[in-house]
Amino acid sequence: MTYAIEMNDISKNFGNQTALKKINFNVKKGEIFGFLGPSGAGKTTTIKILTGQIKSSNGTAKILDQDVKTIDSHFYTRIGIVTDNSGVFKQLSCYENLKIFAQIYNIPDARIDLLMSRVGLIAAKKKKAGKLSKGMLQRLILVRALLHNPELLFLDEPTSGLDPKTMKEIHQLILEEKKRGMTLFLTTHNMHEAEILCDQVALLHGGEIVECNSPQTLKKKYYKEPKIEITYKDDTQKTLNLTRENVKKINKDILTIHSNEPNLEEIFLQLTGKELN
Ligand SMILES: Nc1ncnc2c1ncn2[C@@H]1O[C@H](COP(=O)(O)OP(=O)(O)OP(=O)(O)O)[C@@H](O)[C@H]1O
Repeated sequence: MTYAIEMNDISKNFGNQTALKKINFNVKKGEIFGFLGPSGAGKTTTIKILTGQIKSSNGTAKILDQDVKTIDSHFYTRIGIVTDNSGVFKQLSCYENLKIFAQIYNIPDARIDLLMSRVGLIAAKKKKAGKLSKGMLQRLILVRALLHNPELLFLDEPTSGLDPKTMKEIHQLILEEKKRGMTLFLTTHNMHEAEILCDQVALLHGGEIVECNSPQTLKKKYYKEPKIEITYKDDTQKTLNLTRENVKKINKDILTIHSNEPNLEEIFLQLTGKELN
């Protein structure tokens, strides 16, 4: 098996509304694939189709070589899903929440402790899930999805609304799981997140993929003549093309110079005319 995910011409209509139009992409085993788009672009619908929660209107899709239309309960032992906090028992402690899932999968208690320690949740072991902060709740949901060590993990906006420190820690965890061989599919509208985590990204707009490639390739493809921003000591600023002539003009009054490379955010804007947020 080369690919963990194969999407061929997948479309999805909700009544008259088309949520996805002929989506095609493959995700190699062991890579982190980012699905990027603004609200309503079709990210969650894609995850739902790929995890067998809803059926596509047209096209075929496979995860781990299995047609998504034939996914059964046994197959869920091979994948993990991190979506919203539904399914968390608010009156139960973090540990009790995890224990329920551990029992379903026959997972030893030691693994619960190990994962809780890894995500910095061990001190909150006895705390009721309903009393957790958003970041702590997200860690709990992540641990739950990782308990059975899935081959393929789906993360729907895993860091949305989290503070920068928690976000960084979750990024670290995602990269560690990739190192252990897991394939990860994540949706986000945070382009910076996609740039630092993903091997491949698909840019989704209005249910269509407008680009699909590695962040580096996209940056090269949409590379424009480099510009330099110059700030003078008197606080005035200038943006110039980075040419020999312009560099010659630069004199010792300059305080800082840095080049402007396009980021995924700008590429998305260039392609769709829309901002991500
Ligand atoms: N069950 C449903 N019934 C009708 N329309 C739906 C349903 N689920 C999704 N849609 C529509 O399909 C489109 C894509 O929705 P989806 O939730 O996949 O977007 P998204 O990219 O995940 O957005 P967000 O970032 O806000 O979660 C939206 O226009 C949405 O209103």
